[in-house]
Amino acid sequence: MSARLLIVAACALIDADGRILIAKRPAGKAMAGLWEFPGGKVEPGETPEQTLIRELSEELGIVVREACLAPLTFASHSYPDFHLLMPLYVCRRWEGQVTTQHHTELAWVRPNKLRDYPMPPADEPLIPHLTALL
Ligand SMILES: Nc1nc2c([nH]c(=O)n2[C@@H]2O[C@H](COP(=O)(O)OP(=O)(O)OP(=O)(O)O)[C@@H](O)[C@H]2O)c(=O)[nH]1
Ligand SMILES: [Mg+2]
Repeated sequence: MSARLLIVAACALIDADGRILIAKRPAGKAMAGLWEFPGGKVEPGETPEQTLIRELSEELGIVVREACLAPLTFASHSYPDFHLLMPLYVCRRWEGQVTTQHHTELAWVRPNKLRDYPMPPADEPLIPHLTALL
């Protein structure tokens, strides 16, 4: 039996000091309290880039241009009820101030400190890619 495939686009925003933005998932949602990369489900008719432009506006209140989204790697992880395919982009340039519209908390973290923040299991293999990049 094959699980439902869920495509989620995620983005690591990187600031001028090489720190990465992670966000704490709100209470009441799946995996509440874990730290994630902002993003969300790719809706029908959307490209992953369009999803990220929408989600980063909804979740963080910033404007991102497609040209500023660079693919880095992806996660492929089986959860009990679905299989997650999650492209991870990086973005170093955006307009506006990052604010919490959705998450409990935001943190700017150096890649070698990401392990101090509990993340969903799908995210763990992504960390070395960010460490290598920065
Ligand atoms: N955004 C995001 N989702 C992740 C990450 N890692 C991971 O396993 N996921 C999973 O991907 C799924 C969808 O993510 P999401 O909750 O952001 O979706 P969304 O923004 O569209 O939210 P919604 O369901 O309220 O519409 C969730 O099951 C979430 O746990 C990650 O780093 N970032
Ligand atoms: Mg989301």
